[in-house]
Amino acid sequence: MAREEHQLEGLNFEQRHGKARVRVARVWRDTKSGNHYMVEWNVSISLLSDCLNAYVRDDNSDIVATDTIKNTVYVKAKECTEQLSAEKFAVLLGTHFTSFYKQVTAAIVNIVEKPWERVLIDGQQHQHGFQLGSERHTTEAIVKKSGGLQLTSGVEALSVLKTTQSGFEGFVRDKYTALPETRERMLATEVTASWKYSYEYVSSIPQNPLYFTQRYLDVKKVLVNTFFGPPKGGVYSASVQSTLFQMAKAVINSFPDISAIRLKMPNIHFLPVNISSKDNSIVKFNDDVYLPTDEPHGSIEATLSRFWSKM
Ligand SMILES: O=c1[nH]c(=O)c2[nH]c(=O)[nH]c2[nH]1
Repeated sequence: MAREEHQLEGLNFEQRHGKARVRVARVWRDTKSGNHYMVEWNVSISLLSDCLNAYVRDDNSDIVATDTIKNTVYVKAKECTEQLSAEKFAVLLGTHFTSFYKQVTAAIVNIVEKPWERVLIDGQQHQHGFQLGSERHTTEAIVKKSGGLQLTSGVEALSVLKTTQSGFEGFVRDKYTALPETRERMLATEVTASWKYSYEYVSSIPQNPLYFTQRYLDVKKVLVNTFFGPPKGGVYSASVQSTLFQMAKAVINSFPDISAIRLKMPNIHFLPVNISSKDNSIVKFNDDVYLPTDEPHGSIEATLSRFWSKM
């Protein structure tokens, strides 16, 4: 992790500043085809810079104002005359701040992309109409003055559910255990994933401006396909843990430039409904009627990395 650490009167001091949640939308118009392309980004930037005097001497002469940081997002968006991925834009911003300001040693840029998707009207792609999807594309670029790079991408709020082919058996049973073993239950989760790319320098990332957009779509596809299995019959899940591991492994095996992946997969419970009065059963559960819940939920997370990589 990039750090700016100082010894102050025998104490350690670390600081950073920036602007969080800068919202920008960028539209690109292809005048030939009439098609419009757009993205909406929520950008957060932290600068690591030597501006200790602002903290201890009321001297702001080294501070890049957070208002300036915000303005820069719009200037750079304007300058991007061709479509590009959130990752490329994050790297571009990080490179700007670390090369334009001598006191800035590293920039941490986070972007969350809003899932605007081109609308289909009677199966035909609309030229300039978009509707909001569900899961969000995220990225973080940490750019050092040297051109060193740590690039991660991810997905948030990817909600998936299957109505069968899931069970949970053989777990610890003791005097606190009430959960029955089962080979038939619902499996629902909201996947949060982040994966690290192996590119270590700004200069070594692929040139194609939409490379990481395509990677995002491909990683999502591998995660979803592994979760569900084939359309006919699916695939059995012995636990959220087992499915999580298979999803992580499938991503690592499919993409040579991904060196690590972290997955968070809460187990969102659908409880069997059984209702009875004192005398008789009113609703008897037969793998049909469930009580959907969102809390409490099981919390299951893990990171899978190649030997030489850390998340
Ligand atoms: O897939 C599961 N993993 C668990 O760790 C767990 N714990 C639990 O109560 N149900 C489940 N299901």
